[in-house]
Amino acid sequence: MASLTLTNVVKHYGSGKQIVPVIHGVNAEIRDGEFIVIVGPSGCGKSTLLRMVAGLEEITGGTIAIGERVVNNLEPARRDIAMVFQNYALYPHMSVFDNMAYGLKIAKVAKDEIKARVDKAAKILELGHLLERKPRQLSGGQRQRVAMGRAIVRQPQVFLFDEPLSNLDAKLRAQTRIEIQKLHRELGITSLFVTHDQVEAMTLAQRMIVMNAGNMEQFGTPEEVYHTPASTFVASFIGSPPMNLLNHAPGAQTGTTLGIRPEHLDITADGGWAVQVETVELLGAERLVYGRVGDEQLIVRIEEGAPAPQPGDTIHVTPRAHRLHTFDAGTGKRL
Ligand SMILES: Nc1ncnc2c1ncn2[C@@H]1O[C@H](COP(=O)(O)OP(=O)(O)OP(=O)(O)O)[C@@H](O)[C@H]1O
Repeated sequence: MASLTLTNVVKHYGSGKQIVPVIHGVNAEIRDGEFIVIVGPSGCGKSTLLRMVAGLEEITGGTIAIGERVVNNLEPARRDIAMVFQNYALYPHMSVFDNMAYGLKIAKVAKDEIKARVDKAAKILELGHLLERKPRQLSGGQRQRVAMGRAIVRQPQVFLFDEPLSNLDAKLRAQTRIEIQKLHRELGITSLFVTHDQVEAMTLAQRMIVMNAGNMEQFGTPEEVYHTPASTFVASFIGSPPMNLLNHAPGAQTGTTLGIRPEHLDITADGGWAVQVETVELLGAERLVYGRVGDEQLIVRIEEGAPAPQPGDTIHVTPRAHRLHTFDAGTGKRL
């Protein structure tokens, strides 16, 4: 196990006039044994960052260190990492056992040591009864567990996960999330997990890196990111539905953007902000009210049992004062 330190990491693709800058200088100190999620929209550079740690992409500038070792110029096989991919990348003609054992055979690990490690990983992942099967005889979730098993047996210093759950259906994703958490509790291996799904990020991360267009917008615990988003980008990316952002909120200072989450608005008999209701969505235990304050959109979450407004109604809402966020309207940064 080891820490992972990114110092001013920069990535440009291409060369000459065709240079495409994609990572603009990322700094992050990841502690030994931490589970870190990198989250951000498509194209923000999260896979590129992960692939640079893995050694699958060259690093244009800065340094990446695993423990005390700078690995910038080390080939992937010598970095002591194991990567789990979205598409499993299993060998179709090999059994589950052989898929898990393959990397160790190549590394010339002794046969009985291989068997011991594969059996242990299979036990942790509940794959013991499937070791003789071929990948095509497994469900998607089982295949992903084999891919994780193959990473575990290598006993790496760092685990890298590249959207490993995105091929699974919603129920299986939720289950596999819990398995990954359990695995991390048992093994305590430093992990970097890439996803574009903020729910996955919030539930899995000990700390999360929120990326936007090649920049690290925030690095913090899920609580910090939810309660004190560093920018309007983070505020609107984390949380579902996203935080309301108002540039002309009643009583707000000019030049500022006011943020309030839909769950932090209370419906009151009068006073507060007058909201023209446009649509009401029922989501099982709660309702989302979509409306307008002046010319700006506002979403209000109301709990089960509260009277539901109708489209065309005017309701009054009061933001909880300690839940209000203020951002610079120009830069989007938290004030
Ligand atoms: N080989 C390449 N040459 C030029 N540009 C590239 C290359 N690979 C990736 N890019 C660009 O780098 C940016 C970051 O890509 P990357 O795959 O890291 O994003 P991502 O956040 O992982 O997105 P996604 O969630 O869609 O996989 C994108 O704008 C992409 O178009």
